Amino acid sequence: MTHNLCRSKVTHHKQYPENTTFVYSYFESRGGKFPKTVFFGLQYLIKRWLVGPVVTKEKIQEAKEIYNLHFGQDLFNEEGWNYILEEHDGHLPLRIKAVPEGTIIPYKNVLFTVENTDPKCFWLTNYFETLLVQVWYPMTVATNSYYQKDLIAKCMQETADDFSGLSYMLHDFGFRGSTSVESAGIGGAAHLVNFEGTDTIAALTIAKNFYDCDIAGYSIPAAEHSTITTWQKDGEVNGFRNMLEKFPEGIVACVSDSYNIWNACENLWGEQLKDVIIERGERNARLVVRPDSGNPSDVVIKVLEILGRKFGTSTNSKGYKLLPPYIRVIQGDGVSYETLEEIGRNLKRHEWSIDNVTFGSGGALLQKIDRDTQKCAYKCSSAVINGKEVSVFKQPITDSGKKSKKGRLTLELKDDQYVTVQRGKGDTNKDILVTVFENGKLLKDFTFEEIRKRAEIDLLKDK
Ligand SMILES: O=C1OCCC/C1=C\Nc1ccccc1
Repeated sequence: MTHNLCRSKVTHHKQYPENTTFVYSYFESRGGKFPKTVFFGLQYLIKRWLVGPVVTKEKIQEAKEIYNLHFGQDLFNEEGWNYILEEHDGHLPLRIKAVPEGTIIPYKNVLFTVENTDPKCFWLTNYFETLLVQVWYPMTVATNSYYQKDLIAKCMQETADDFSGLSYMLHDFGFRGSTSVESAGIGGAAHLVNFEGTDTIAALTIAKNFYDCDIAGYSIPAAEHSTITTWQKDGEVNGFRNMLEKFPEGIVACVSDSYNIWNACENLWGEQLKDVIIERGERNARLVVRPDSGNPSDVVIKVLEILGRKFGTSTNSKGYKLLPPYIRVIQGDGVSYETLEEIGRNLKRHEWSIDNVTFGSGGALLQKIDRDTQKCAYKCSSAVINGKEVSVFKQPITDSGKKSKKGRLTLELKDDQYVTVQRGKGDTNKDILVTVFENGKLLKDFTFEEIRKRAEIDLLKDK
């Protein structure tokens, strides 16, 4: 309970009407940057924080001490927590119903509901808002990553032979820019719902421990500035040559903008090391040149033009230029949903297939989002007071967009559209929400594999 160090929550048990025995709340995206949301990450929160006998004597004591110091008076609901410890053996008397992880849902639809299963624990439903709303982060990373996948797929549809490289087109560079190892793991796992390329190792642990996935992402040997610049400016070509010699097989990436990316492409890769690069091609080995500065869409084109002149190009089935298979480009600087759009347009304009390029994204992928990006909110919509169930809602005259839903909710499909039925008028047999948690037990354990399938982009949809 101490993870909800949010001041206000601790006193809420005193604020509900007398004889409140049931509080029912729901979570939704009210809209925002993207019209749909890829729902992901609730299972991590449930397994990490809610499953099992999470309420213990020690934790109650610790919380009581902290809150008494924090408020300077005894406001902590010790009786309420002791009740859970004694009556439920420390298990949380809550029911959580959620849309299956990986589902893609238009905004303003219910994504999960929370209700107390013991009438004495009405105050518990919204106690866990603070923790459960943190699902905004993995959900928004998964969504932002999904829309970049859709964007790249559209560009592949027009300029690439097929979609075979799609799952490696956007690589996670975001570990260092994350706020913590834990958030890097959570956000990194969310990106891997849509892709398979990552350098955020923490994500592999989350996918393995919370989503039953042995290995959720892959990477390749790649240089960084220090492993090139330690060869000194005049020795840059030696650093490049060393990369090719130390990694003779497979794919190797080499950051090439330490001094002069144009010179690196023209004279180092394009002349001094040209034969080694071509010879590697005979072993299906590949060099990936990484620019890392300048305006992304201009630099990508200029690097392709130089490498195209040096190594030649072919024309693919869509009529776009393609470098030989042994050399490609990765753009890992300044990549976001917005800049990808521009890079894609520029590639087409200069008749280059997007198959020549892969992308890396860091801050924009894991960090440049917040709870408002998709306007995530958790609101009470129903309660039982004096034995009578009543609808509950807010409808601020100062922002109609913040209006909340009423009564018990179901999520149903009507004519292939998701619809949230309110006021308990839904058909629980058609409810897409499934009970994932109840009284301390996880009832649904989604695997990464099925989540990836559910979140697949529709490759055939009008690209
Ligand atoms: O160049 C590359 O090729 C593909 C493999 C990854 C990679 C670079 N990784 C990276 C990670 C964190 C910050 C910057 C780069």
